[in-house]
Amino acid sequence: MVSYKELGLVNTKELFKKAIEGKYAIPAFNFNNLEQMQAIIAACVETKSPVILQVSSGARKYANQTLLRYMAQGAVEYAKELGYAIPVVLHLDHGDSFELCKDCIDMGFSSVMIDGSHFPYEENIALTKKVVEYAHAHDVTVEGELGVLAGVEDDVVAEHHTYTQPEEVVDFVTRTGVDSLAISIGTSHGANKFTPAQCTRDANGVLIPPPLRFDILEEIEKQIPGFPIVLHGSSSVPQEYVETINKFGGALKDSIGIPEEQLRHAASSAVCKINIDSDGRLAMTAAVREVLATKPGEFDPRKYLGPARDELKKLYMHKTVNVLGSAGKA
Ligand SMILES: O=C(CO)COP(=O)(O)O
Ligand SMILES: O=C[C@H](O)COP(=O)(O)O
Ligand SMILES: [Zn+2]
Ligand SMILES: [Zn+2]
Repeated sequence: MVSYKELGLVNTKELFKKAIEGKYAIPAFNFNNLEQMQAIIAACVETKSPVILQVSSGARKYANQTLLRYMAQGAVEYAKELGYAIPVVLHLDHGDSFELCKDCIDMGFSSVMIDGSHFPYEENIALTKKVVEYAHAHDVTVEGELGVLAGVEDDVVAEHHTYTQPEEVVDFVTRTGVDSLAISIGTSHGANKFTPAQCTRDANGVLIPPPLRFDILEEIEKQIPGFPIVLHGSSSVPQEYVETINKFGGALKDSIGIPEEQLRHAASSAVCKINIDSDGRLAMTAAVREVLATKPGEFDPRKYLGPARDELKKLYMHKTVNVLGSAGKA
């Protein structure tokens, strides 16, 4: 049993309070390997942004939970070495059981998500409450979820969005005691958030997806004023990455994300954590494909993972400075 405090990590409490007051959102970036972690920390140090390092169940399986935990501990030191001690949260993304959340808390995570949104309402409440009781005894913060995002999530496929029902949120947050609430207002995971048929085209033929349901967000904010809201599935799917990937041998189709303007709007509301993973995957894949295609003689992983890391850092700096508004808040 190790407390996150011994590792130099922080929970989300203060960060969310300041983010709501200051009308910005904290970036929650997923990491699975060294290069991703380096890019996240380098970008957030350079732009002086607080950061949430997210670990999914898939990441734990891929990279080993212990290694990831030590990497997060190393990230705190790495930031200082780069010249600025930013607040770092180590967060479990989409925890699906009490045992998994407990495991993470016991090994030094400072924040966990328990995603009971796929269960019937009362089961979601009971599971979330159980995690909150254990987490709060260790000063760890908890994110719960109401509403289901369309698409694949936690190995469950939902054909349609089930939007969060504003009339449920007061009951859910008071009975569970969660510190933040993930909601469903039209975002989804992955790089194919909308089909072209759901979009309109602007004068240049660029596909414009339907807007997020900000009316639902506003209704939720009225019900629980000042309560921290989380947006999953918030990648924007930059078309330049999709084009580079496809130019150098990829076959991504109908890749459409959430326009940045809408994320800026969300960040200025009670949304104080914005989850981004797919954009980072696209940035790395574009860079790796370009190197492998244009320099066929290269076989040193540093020669393609290095440029991938550089591109990722650039992307994350853009997010903190131009989209989430978290730059300068650390
Ligand atoms: O919500 C996410 C992680 O929990 C990531 O969402 P994206 O797939 O839109 O990056
Ligand atoms: O919520 C999904 C995140 O992007 C993590 O994805 P993953 O489960 O493939 O690691
Ligand atoms: Zn969910
Ligand atoms: Zn998610």
